[in-house]
Amino acid sequence: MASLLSPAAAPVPQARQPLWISSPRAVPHAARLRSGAARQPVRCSAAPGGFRRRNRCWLAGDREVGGPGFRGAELGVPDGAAGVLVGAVDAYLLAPLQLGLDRLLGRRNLRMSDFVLGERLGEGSFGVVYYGAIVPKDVTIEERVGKRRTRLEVDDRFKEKVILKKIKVGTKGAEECGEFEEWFNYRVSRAAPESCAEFLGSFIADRTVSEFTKGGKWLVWKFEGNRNLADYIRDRSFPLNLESIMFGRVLQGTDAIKRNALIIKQVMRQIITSLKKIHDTGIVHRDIKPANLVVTRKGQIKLIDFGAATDLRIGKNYEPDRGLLDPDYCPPELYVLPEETPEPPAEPIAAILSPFLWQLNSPDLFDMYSAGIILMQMAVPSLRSSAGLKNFNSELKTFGYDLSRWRESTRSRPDLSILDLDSGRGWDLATKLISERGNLGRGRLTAAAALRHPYFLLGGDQAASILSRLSLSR
Ligand SMILES: Nc1ncnc2c1ncn2[C@@H]1O[C@H](COP(=O)(O)OP(=O)(O)OP(=O)(O)O)[C@@H](O)[C@H]1O
Repeated sequence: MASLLSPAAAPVPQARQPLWISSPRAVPHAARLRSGAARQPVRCSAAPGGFRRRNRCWLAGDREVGGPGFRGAELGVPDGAAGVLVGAVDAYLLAPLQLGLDRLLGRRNLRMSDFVLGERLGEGSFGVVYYGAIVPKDVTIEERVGKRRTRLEVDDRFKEKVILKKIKVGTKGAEECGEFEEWFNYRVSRAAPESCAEFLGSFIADRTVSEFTKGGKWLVWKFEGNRNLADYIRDRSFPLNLESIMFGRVLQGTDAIKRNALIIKQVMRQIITSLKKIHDTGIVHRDIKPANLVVTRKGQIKLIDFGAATDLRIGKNYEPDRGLLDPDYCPPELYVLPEETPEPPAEPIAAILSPFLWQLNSPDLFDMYSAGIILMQMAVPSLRSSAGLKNFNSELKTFGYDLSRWRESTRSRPDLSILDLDSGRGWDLATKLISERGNLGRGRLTAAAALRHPYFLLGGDQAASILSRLSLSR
């Protein structure tokens, strides 16, 4: 146990499956990503073995990150630790209970013939995502599977819209990734149902027809909204294109920059609130980015794509050398836990020890860095394009992930006026999310501490949101 809790003293692990920690073989990939060589989301595969250099990245940058209006002691305080223990109750008690109940109510008995496919929305490394619908009971079987309906949106027989993800057949690692994604979706549907897209379950295709391959696995979610945050950010009218769904007409009359700032604050509040909920139960998403945040018709922001997530209570999916890392949003340390942490013991023991590991390493700060990048991207117009963001990231790396140094020295003349409002509270928050890990791997705000930051304390966005709901209910 001593070696488990003391990363420095821990032996370098051999690559075995599953790993609770990253394998030393992953370091060349870490170096490659840090050097900016990887420009696309990368699934790191193992490099030739024997590479034993310690990745000290998580210990680097022991700077004082405190700033005006904020208590330094709150930086990196591991609020999630108690919740991680509660998470163990979920895994060993609630999960089997849910399984039993779902089976009793027939909720997990999805079949291929329950759905009709619409257009293809995207393709990741391991899955292809389609728009689809639940086939009502009164629709004849011939009209169901095999018929691809590209105009589902306008066909009013299909009211219950869904998202279907086909797990690729024959792609190495795809099946395993699909299993993890399913596991995490059940898990978050218990831990933080309102923060994530509603998961309906999975089915195995029972024949080969159209997009279906016999034996292939499909995951199904409720369709939560037409656009994700990346779609909104790409639009020239951002953030005003979110104003009506978030606040109705309430903000009209307020000056333009304040309107923009309130919308961005509301988006950030929702993202960080959802992160707090999943972190409280031991889950780190590891792929927080605008494309993985769906905006619902009611202006709620829901997390999707738990394919790269990890649950530190039991080491679930903790194989960082194969982790999906988007270089535009992932933090400099790249991996959730330092590489010296040994592999997990048996599940129940890991669950008991995980609060200590959480205390030591604050792995949740991985997601908080990504949240900081999203804040910068939303608030600074020149960072909304993919080229602008890449340039920002490469400058940031040059300045040692120190946002203040970036501000002093960047040649890009960014417009930081939204962040500078209210005595620079937004800017102060950004500097406390985007940084290297400090002493003992801390040095960034946890989700709970971020929500207590003065940026969120002036709750103009909340007041506007309440007013908007009141005026709608009249
Ligand atoms: N529940 C949902 N409601 C509405 N839209 C969704 C939902 N789930 C996914 N989408 C849309 O589909 C897109 C792709 O989804 P997702 O990110 O899960 O798959 P992917 O990244 O292509 O696959 P992979 O898991 O292999 O990375 C999202 O960016 C989003 O726009």
